[in-house]
This record gives sequence, structure tokens and C-alpha cells, in this order.
Amino acid sequence: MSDVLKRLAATIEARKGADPASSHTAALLAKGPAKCAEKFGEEAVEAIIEAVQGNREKLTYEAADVLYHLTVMLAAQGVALDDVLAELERREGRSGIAEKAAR
Ligand SMILES: N=c1c2ncn([C@@H]3O[C@H](COP(=O)(O)OP(=O)(O)OP(=O)(O)O)[C@@H](O)[C@H]3O)c2ncn1[C@@H]1O[C@H](COP(=O)(O)O)[C@@H](O)[C@H]1O
Repeated sequence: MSDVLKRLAATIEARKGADPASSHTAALLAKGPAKCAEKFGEEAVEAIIEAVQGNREKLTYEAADVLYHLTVMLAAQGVALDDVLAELERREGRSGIAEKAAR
């Protein structure tokens, strides 16, 4: 799964400074980090609506939009996807309940 996300993150990184007329990603990045965050929020809400309605086919489509816009938002802030994946790896094998209790 993370292979396609890593390829996507590399493509998004390569779009920095590309022509906004030929790249949706470049156009989004050119609008700035706040706009990228706002778009992520919109896509997340669309996914939530499909989840609440139990529409699995549309949720699958919206979830892909969420992952794309999450990756754009990270790129806009200069946060490496690898660092997010490393954080997930660090959490592997530790129950969320145990983690919360140790806070
Ligand atoms: N995964 C995606 C992806 N998912 C969704 N989208 C686009 O995100 C947009 C979100 O839909 P909206 O209805 O919000 O459209 P919008 O035009 O942004 O709307 P507003 O700005 O008017 O609010 C759509 O235009 C989708 O095409 C994506 N655009 C690009 N990618 C990936 O990014 C790569 C690079 O794309 P370009 O940067 O366009 O070359 C592609 O090869 C894909 O792998």
C-alpha cells in the first residue's frame, strides 16, 4: 500500500514549481499551505458523509481523494511522507489503549 503512496508523494514533490495550467497539484500548491489544508478538510468531510451513509463504493473513491489531498497538504508544509510512515511503524505492536494509559 505504501508503495503507491510513496510514488504519489514523489510525483507531488516533483510538481512543486510546475506549470499550474498543466498540473492540478501544482495549481493547488500555488494557492499555499492554508488552501491545501482547507481542501484536505473538504475531502475528509465528503468521505465522512459517505461513511455515515454506508456507501462503500463512494467511500472508497472519497478515501482516495483524502489520501491524495493529505499528501499534498504534507508537501505544502514540507513534511515528508516517509516521516509519517516511520511514525506509524514506531506505533506498530503497541495498543492504543496502552499508549493512552502511558501518557
Ligand atoms: N490522485 C490524484 C488526485 N485525486 C484527486 N485529484 C483531483 O483533485 C480534484 C479535487 O476535486 P474538486 O472537486 O475539489 O476539484 P477542484 O477543481 O479542485 O475544485 P475547486 O478548486 O474549484 O474547489 C479533482 O480535480 C481531481 O482530479 C487528483 N489529482 C491528481 N492525483 C495524482 O497526482 C498526480 C499528478 O497530477 P497532476 O498534478 O494533475 O499532474 C496524478 O497522476 C495522480 O496520481
